[in-house]
Amino acid sequence: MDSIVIKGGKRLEGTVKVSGAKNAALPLLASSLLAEGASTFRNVPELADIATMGKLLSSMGCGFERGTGRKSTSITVTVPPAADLEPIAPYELVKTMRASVLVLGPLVARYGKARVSLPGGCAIGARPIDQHLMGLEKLGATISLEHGYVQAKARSRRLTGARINFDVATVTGTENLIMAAALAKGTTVLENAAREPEVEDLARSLNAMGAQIEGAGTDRIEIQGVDSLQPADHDVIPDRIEAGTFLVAAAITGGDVFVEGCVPDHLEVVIEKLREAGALIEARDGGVRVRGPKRLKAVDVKTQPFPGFPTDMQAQLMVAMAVAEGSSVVTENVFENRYMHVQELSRMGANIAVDGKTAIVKGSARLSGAPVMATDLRASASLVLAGLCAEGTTTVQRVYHLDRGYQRIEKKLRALGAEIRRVKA
Ligand SMILES: CC(=O)N[C@H]1[C@@H](OP(=O)(O)OP(=O)(O)OC[C@H]2O[C@@H](n3ccc(=O)[nH]c3=O)[C@H](O)[C@@H]2O)O[C@H](CO)[C@@H](O)[C@@H]1O
Ligand SMILES: C=C(OP(=O)(O)O)C(=O)O
Repeated sequence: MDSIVIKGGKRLEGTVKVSGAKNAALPLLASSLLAEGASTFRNVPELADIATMGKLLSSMGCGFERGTGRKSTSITVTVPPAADLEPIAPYELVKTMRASVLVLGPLVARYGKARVSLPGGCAIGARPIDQHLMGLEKLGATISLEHGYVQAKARSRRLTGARINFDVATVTGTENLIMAAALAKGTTVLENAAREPEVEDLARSLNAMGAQIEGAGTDRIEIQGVDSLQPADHDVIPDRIEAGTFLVAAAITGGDVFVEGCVPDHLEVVIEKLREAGALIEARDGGVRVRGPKRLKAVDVKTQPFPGFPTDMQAQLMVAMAVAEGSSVVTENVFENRYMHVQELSRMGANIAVDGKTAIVKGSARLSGAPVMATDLRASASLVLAGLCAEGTTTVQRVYHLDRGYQRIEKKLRALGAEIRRVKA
């Protein structure tokens, strides 16, 4: 297994370009199942999760091709006629990527049935999909759970619009139901819907395919079902979590970095928190410039669904707090077990005490490099960040977690002046 080796203490400087958003690209690729023919998406990041979605769509009978040219960011998904598609998402693929569940909505809507492995829990929490299933049942699907699989079947030829009130605002749940409702008969209203920019991006692409979706980006989304959709042709939004990770990298190294492609509106609370901590942040044409102070100040953070502070940035912000002046309280409200980075950060000298959903972080003047490993994506990113500002050498193992969500992070950080390299296994 590859590892990343970092010699800490370098100030980051220069421009880094944000890749397309993993969490926008995954539902978009799944949405191609809603229309026969070739859908094209540009600005798709090169990530392990995208490759997994490719394997999943291919296993169902779709074509999945990256554009030619070394730097091509486009992917074309070619969806065969309904009779030639196998609406099954096998355990072997779903277990490597929970977002595979995003094929459920489109499959039931267009093919009338689906067999999708239950994703199960993962390192950060139980992550049930009860809200996805509740919504599909309301739209007229019969759901049964057999041998670890969700078996979904539309009761009539088409799903039927309904009013769906989510108990929790779920991102992939909202996306699954928007896609299912896009081809249902009549009107669907989603209440307490997720407001994340990735949901909006999906709705934008679906509307260009001929769907009638209003209100994406708010907690009430109204979908007027249509008979059929055209294939998609869409540019994926920039990855706000990758962008946020670079903002923190610059802030903790006293750096001066222009994060090209960072959309300030997608990161408002993260930018606010980093400013409160003493970083200078300016929105500029086409991105955001961040300058780190000599030492950051402690700030408290509570994760919330968008537009609140994203849970996917909690581990990275915690590193900033671990080296800040003063004590901060970090509260994780979205997932019940998202502090796996804490033990590893402690091995690097961080002073963090976790009690339930709260972590008290007492800032240390320095961290010290160590061999570390993490069991999830953002925890791994936080260890890379810690390595950037630690004294000595940090080796981050199990890099496959990072490769799920960061396109060549070591290359991008090296271009900013970090001493970082990948060691191939
Ligand atoms: C591929 C993708 O986009 N992943 C993101 C998506 O995950 P994902 O869509 O899986 O996360 P959700 O928004 O669904 O989860 C939010 C909360 O709702 C709970 N829940 C969710 C669904 C359900 O049916 N029942 C239920 O109880 C979850 O356990 C969690 O506590 O949003 C998360 C929250 O911003 C991010 O961390 C992930 O990076
Ligand atoms: C938790 C994440 O992803 P996923 O939902 O794919 O596990 C993430 O992107 O931080």
